[in-house]
Amino acid sequence: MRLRSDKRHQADDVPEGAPAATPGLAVELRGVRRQYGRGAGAVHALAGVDLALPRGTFTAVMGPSGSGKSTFLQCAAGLDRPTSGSVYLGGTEITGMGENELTELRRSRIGFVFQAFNLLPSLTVEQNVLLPMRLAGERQDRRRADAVLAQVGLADKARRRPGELSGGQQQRVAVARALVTNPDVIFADEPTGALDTGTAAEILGLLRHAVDHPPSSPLRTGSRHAHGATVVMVTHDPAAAAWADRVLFLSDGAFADQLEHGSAEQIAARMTTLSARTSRPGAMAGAAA
Ligand SMILES: Nc1ncnc2c1ncn2[C@@H]1O[C@H](COP(=O)(O)OP(=O)(O)OP(=O)(O)O)[C@@H](O)[C@H]1O
Repeated sequence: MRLRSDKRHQADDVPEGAPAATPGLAVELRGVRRQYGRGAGAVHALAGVDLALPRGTFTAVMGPSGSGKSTFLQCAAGLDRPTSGSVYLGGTEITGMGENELTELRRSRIGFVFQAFNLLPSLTVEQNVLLPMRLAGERQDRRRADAVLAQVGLADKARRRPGELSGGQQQRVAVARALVTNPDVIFADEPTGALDTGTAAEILGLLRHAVDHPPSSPLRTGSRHAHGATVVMVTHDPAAAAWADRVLFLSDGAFADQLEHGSAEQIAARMTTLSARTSRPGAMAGAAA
């Protein structure tokens, strides 16, 4: 738990003159740019993104192919470094952190759910769920692991290996693993991309439930646990995005539009409009800059 006691980046203890994180936000991006290459061939994958996501919210990010969704997720989750701008997670500025500190932060304060489940096949379901605690050097709390497994409906599968489970069940394990540390934010990258419609709805229902319901017996104190989970999900699927509170639409590396509590049909219509007016080459830089 070294990270939590390290106040260097905390909002309430920033050096004088340094910009502080906005209280109450799980994720904040300020002027985030990510450029690949230089000169005439440069690409502005993120062209100056500002974002403020309150704790306990479910946000979907959509956009045409090449609009910057993966780059956004990677920069917001500390997996990639912006060319410029600032990223704050749970009140902690992560831009400028060293690799070790970032790795520690990802393990203890971010949950990930990927399209391909990314479970370790040689570990049991329970051991997979305990993995973030193990990697973070924390006590492996089996009661907590069993509680989140029960939350995702897999109380009876704790001793199984991932290969013995269906795809939907494996993704439930991944959701349990993302929830187990009560992270500041869960980043989900096409979490239902490999699932059929019914199974996808079950997984999205679990994420929705985690957002709407604070942990009943939080093992850690602190205001961030008075809320349900915060989920940021990249998806191509309007039906998946419709589970979110808000859909943000990326176009040419910038947020171009948003929709609150939209239906799948409304979201699909917005995407069609966006795709029609998007021209990724417009993000080629040399041009603009
Ligand atoms: N490593 C890289 N080097 C150069 N250009 C890159 C790199 N990664 C991404 N890009 C470019 O940055 C832009 C945004 O890419 P990104 O992968 O973030 O888009 P995306 O919205 O996730 O696309 P998709 O939906 O097809 O996965 C694209 O023009 C892409 O070609």
